[in-house]
Amino acid sequence: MTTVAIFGVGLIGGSIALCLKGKPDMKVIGYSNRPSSVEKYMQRGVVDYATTSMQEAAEQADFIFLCVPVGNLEEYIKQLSTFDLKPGCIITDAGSTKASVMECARSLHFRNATFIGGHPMAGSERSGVEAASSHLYENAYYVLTPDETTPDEAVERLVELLSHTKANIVKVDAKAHDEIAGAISHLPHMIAVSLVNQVKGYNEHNDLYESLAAGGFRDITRIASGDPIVWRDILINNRTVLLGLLRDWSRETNKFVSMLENADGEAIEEAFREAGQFRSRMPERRKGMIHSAFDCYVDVPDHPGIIGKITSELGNNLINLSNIHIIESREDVPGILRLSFRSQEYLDQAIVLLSANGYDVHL
Ligand SMILES: NC(=O)C1=CN([C@@H]2O[C@H](COP(=O)(O)OP(=O)(O)OC[C@H]3O[C@@H](n4cnc5c(N)ncnc54)[C@H](O)[C@@H]3O)[C@@H](O)[C@H]2O)C=CC1
Ligand SMILES: O=C(O)C(=O)Cc1ccc(O)cc1
Repeated sequence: MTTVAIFGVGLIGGSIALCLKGKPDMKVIGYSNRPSSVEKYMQRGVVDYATTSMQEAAEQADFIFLCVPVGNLEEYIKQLSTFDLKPGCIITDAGSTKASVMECARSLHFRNATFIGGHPMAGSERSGVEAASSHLYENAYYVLTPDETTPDEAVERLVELLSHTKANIVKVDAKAHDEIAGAISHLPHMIAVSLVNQVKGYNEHNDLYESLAAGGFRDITRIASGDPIVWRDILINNRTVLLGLLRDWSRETNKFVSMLENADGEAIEEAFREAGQFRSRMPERRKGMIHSAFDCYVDVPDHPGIIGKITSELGNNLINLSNIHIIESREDVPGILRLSFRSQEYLDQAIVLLSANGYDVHL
């Protein structure tokens, strides 16, 4: 029997639990400091057992996943170092930053256990166990940050357990991880939040901003809806890297300032050409850190029952919708439905099905 304890069964911990629960000889235990959360984990069937006793969960575990906000990781690692853990126990985390947690674990002496930093590089702007999914990590990258002192055998055992997530495991140096994650995830989150708040300011004087901002603006700022506590902790933890990135960002935006001041059309063209070329090298279907929205738009006449018909057609073909939104529906004006799916596969299948049934589907 392999026992896995998950501390913090939210979006990330809950998704790991769902990948493992029900596998042969596997027991998944959830820990929360809140009794109401423990009840919820059990009710939703995400874990086999849940408890508010950290020690009880930790001391029977072969693997411990710390899936709490980054700001709480160190206190948990320190607590774990005082317990009588099972010999060979592997402790890992799911935090979005890796250097400080690796440093903390290195400074402690676990008698029987090994710490290996981890970061499943997939997620969403949603949070809580309600948003957990057993498919979250499929084909995504899952970073591990062992260092020169980490026994290979421990890394191999963790990799074997993580095969249940169907993620691609990659080993990266913790400091390099924080620089890369800073540029491709943390900086974009700050940019999305700033952009939304800039427009929010204009909207206070004219609410047409909000009305006209739907569609593309909403898509590119989706990540601005991330959990405030989770993101507070990530940004503060990685602040040294992020301050450098913000300075570079400011240099990038200043290039636009001078291009506009000088009405330098050639430079604008070149900036778009250069960005387009680099962007086209990024594989489209791979699951990246910031996931694409698996959305399509369907023009629908304003017939009663049309939405039910579309959702039943999808359901009958086992295509799972994750969200549905009516963008416009007025008499004599075709409505637009935005359909969201959890994966590119579901989206592709929906496009084929709905197009074959005569709907006008666009991306
Ligand atoms: N949100 C995302 O897309 C991703 C997040 N991460 C990382 O995963 C970790 C968890 O994030 P999410 O699952 O998104 O957050 P979440 O808010 O969905 O889940 C966090 C869980 O931890 C519990 N929790 C909070 N403080 C706690 C404490 N002091 N003691 C015990 N439990 C506590 C919460 O009740 C909740 O169940 C964070 O470290 C985050 O940086 C990693 C990859 C993606
Ligand atoms: O919503 C998205 O696409 C994300 O960016 C999710 C995400 C958030 C935090 C991470 O450390 C990794 C991925």
